[in-house]
Amino acid sequence: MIRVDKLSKSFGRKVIFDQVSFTAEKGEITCLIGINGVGKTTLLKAIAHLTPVNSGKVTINGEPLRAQQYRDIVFIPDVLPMAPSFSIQEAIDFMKDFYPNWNDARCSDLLTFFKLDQLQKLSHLSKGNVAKVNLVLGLSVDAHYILMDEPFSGIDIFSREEIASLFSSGFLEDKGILVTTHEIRDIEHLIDKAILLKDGTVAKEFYTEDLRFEEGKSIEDAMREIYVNHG
Ligand SMILES: Nc1ncnc2c1ncn2[C@@H]1O[C@H](COP(=O)(O)OP(=O)(O)OP(=O)(O)O)[C@@H](O)[C@H]1O
Repeated sequence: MIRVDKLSKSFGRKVIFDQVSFTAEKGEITCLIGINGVGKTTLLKAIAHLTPVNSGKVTINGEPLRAQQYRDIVFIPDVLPMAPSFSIQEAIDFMKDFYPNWNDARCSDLLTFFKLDQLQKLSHLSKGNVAKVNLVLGLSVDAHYILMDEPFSGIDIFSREEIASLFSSGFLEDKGILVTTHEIRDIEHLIDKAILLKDGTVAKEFYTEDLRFEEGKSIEDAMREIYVNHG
């Protein structure tokens, strides 16, 4: 389990989030939701120790993240973290050098799943294929927890469907997924837990099944209550 415990972060005098706490379980898909600029990317980066925090802590299975545990957690950004002159294969080779737990067979299966050509240059990829390459790179690391930032951002419906199908495929089985998305409809039926962020805090946290059965509401209904009806 990833436990985020009273995490606070400011850029200069601007508070991005304040005393945010929640958990993300292994084998579940947890979705971080919030309007533009609420701090979703910053929070994912803070959990992955890619940006410092002001206070609070993150633990994995009860232990603070140590160097070894970086292998247990992978951050998949929504932009290409590599030189655009690289081919997909060169990007793969680059990543392999960093991760001792790189899984070649999984990488090759993912390339087939997304029908990607390893020889293509990153600079020639469409936005949808950039997202798919990022997912191939992240999911080829044998990590227990995957942090995905906006995997559907700015992508056409067909690529979104392909990426959404990944969520119900064996590739993510048993992993703990923490994902941010504005395209909630693409994966609403697959999300186990939703965390709605507002004004730097957790405004609502729920299991989607509980919300459906107990209140007869969808995630979108909850979002409307938090972000629209209450200003
Ligand atoms: N390096 C930085 N320095 C200063 N401010 C930053 C930095 N990175 C992000 N911010 C600010 O922090 C706030 C949160 O940004 P963040 O990208 O985490 O939000 P987000 O919820 O992911 O937004 P979006 O939905 O648009 O992707 C924004 O106001 C942003 O301008």
